[in-house]
Order: sequence, then structure tokens, then C-alpha cells
Amino acid sequence: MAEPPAVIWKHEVQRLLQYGDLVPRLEEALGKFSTRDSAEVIQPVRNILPLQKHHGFLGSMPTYMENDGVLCTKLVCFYHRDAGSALPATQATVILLDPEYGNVKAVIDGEEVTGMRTAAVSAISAKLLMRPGAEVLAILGTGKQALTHYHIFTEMFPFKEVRVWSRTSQGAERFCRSVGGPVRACVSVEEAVRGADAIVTVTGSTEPVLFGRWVKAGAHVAAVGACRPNWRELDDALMKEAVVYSDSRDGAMQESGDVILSGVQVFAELGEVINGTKSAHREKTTVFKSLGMGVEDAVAAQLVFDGWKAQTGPPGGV
Ligand SMILES: NC(=O)C1=CN([C@@H]2O[C@H](COP(=O)(O)OP(=O)(O)OC[C@H]3O[C@@H](n4cnc5c(N)ncnc54)[C@H](O)[C@@H]3O)[C@@H](O)[C@H]2O)C=CC1
Ligand SMILES: O=C([O-])C1=[NH+]CCC1
Repeated sequence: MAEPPAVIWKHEVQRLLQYGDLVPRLEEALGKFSTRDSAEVIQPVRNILPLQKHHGFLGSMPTYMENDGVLCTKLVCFYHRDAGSALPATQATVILLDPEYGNVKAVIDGEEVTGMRTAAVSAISAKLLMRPGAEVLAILGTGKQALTHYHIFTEMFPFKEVRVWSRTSQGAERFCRSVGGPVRACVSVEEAVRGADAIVTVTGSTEPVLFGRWVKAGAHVAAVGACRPNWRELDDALMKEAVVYSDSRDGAMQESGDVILSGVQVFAELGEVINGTKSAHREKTTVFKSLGMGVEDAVAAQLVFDGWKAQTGPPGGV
């Protein structure tokens, strides 16, 4: 009979998941995903169930990595919240299964996994697509994703200046106090992004907040919010000016309002750049449209589970 599942919650995930391990695993997994080899990764575009009464969605995100023996699914609820709502915008749980027996091995808090793997993939996009010598980072939004993006971007790149914008001055000030590092609050999006080399959009907006006329030619934009076909964060001018990359081309064509409504084509998946089958146009303005993929949760969950097993020892002791 199978062991009961491990339940690994937020504080343990925070202790067990480190960007130093996560980033190389994600790079490898993005590359595998883009080979479309079913023995490497099977991962359909997430299935979405609308929660109309609550202005939200339940996404189920299964992934099977046959060669790595990883079977996983994430359940994620995400919402369009009114300003001032105290309710969370995103809640997630990751379930790791044994692919041979079918039993659940671990139930893992998905909040930290989602925060870290999303920021790590955006940082990978910047590593591949941002111009060398980038000095100024701008972050639009001051929620959970803003925080994880701040930490990994300032850890991986030597920015001289970091700016942040929020809808409210209290939001921006709270963010500046919480990061424990240098950052300047800006009163408008334009002030935050003018002259920036890298821009991260992590808002709950359903309308464009970032306009192409403010974006410096050659800047790199990691666009993380607006994960529904009728939601936007970027305007048409920016989408049409930029070379557009995504985590999943199919995901972007089904879920990204910025891609679908602007009518642009996704030039490449990050995995294709990693595999060397598509170019990294660092010299041009680039947009990485992130939707989030189950394979990213799967590699993060496997890292957490491996760390948890190493600390607890084999089932039943030695
Ligand atoms: N691409 C991906 O893999 C993932 C994307 N997301 C998306 O990223 C976005 C941010 O997620 P979290 O940080 O978890 O949410 P959060 O609720 O913690 O933060 C959202 C931020 O956006 C701001 N905001 C909300 N509505 C806005 C509007 N109309 N205009 C400007 N700013 C607005 C809020 O004030 C807050 O600063 C959401 O759209 C979420 O669905 C979340 C997880 C993964
Ligand atoms: O990949 C993910 O977890 C999500 N993408 C959009 C909202 C949540």
C-alpha cells in the first residue's frame, strides 16, 4: 500500500526551493517542452473553469515528464479583484503523483511555487533577450509576483536603478518598505518606464497599463499578468513594435489578450531560443508574454519533494 502523501506547506517550500536550483531546471524544462517530444513533456494548455459569481477561474494544469518520471498537476484559482479587495488574487495547490502507481506522493502549497517559478521564468527571458549592460528595471504592480520578480531580477542582474509603480501610493510605499533593497516609487507608469531597459508587468489589470510610446527602443518587457483572452496589460503599439516571445505558443494563442487582440504572431517560445532553433533578438524591443505552464510547476514541485525526502529520510526509517 502507498505511503500517505507528504503535505508540504508554505514555510517548508520557502526553505526548500532556491532560485539557484530552480533556474537551471526551468531552463532545461522549457527546452524540453519546446521539442514537442512526448517522452520529454506532455502538457496541454490549461483547462479553465469560470467561477462567474466570483469573477474568477479555476485552472487545472497537468504535466507528465515520462523520461524524468514526473507526474504533476496544479490547481490554481485566479480572480479579477476590485481595488481594495482583501481577498487573494491567486491561490494554488500542486499535486505530485507516482506515474506508475497513480497515488499522490505530495500535496504542496502552490503560492510560493507559483511566485518563484513565474519570476524565475521571467528572469530567464531577460537573460536571453535583454540587452547587455541593462541599468534600469521598472516593475508595474506591487503584489506577490512583484515581490518575487524584484528579488530574482536584482539577484541575477546588476541594475543601477529599480523603479516601481502601483495604482495607489500606499501600495508602492508598502512595497518599497517590504523589499529590503533599493527601489524608487513612481507616481505614474510613464515615470516608471521612461528610459527603462527592462520592464516587468505584474498587475491584475484587464486594460493596457503599459503603452509603446513610453518604452525605450530595445527594452525587454516581461508581461506576466493578463492571462485571459480578453485581458490586456500592453497596448497594440508595443505589441506590434516588439518581437514577441512566449512560454507556450499554444497557450499564448488561446489565453493572451495581448497576443490575440493585437493580432501579432509569437515569434518564438523561450524553449526554442534555449534549444538554438530560434534567435534571441536582443538588439530589438522584445516582449516575453508569460502565461505560466504546468511543466514549470512540475519541476519546482519535484525539487521541493526531493529536498523534503532528503531531510525526512526513506519511508519507514532506515
Ligand atoms: N504568467 C504567470 O505564470 C502568472 C501570472 N499571474 C498573474 O500575474 C498578475 C499578478 O499576480 P499577483 O502578484 O499574484 O497578484 P496580486 O493581487 O498580489 O498583485 C496584483 C497587483 O496588480 C495591481 N492591480 C490590480 N488591478 C489593477 C489595475 N486595474 N491596474 C493596475 N494595477 C492593478 C494591484 O494593486 C497589485 O499591485 C495577475 O494578473 C495574475 O493573474 C499570476 C501567477 C502566474
Ligand atoms: O500559471 C499560473 O499559475 C497562472 N497563470 C495565470 C494565473 C495563474
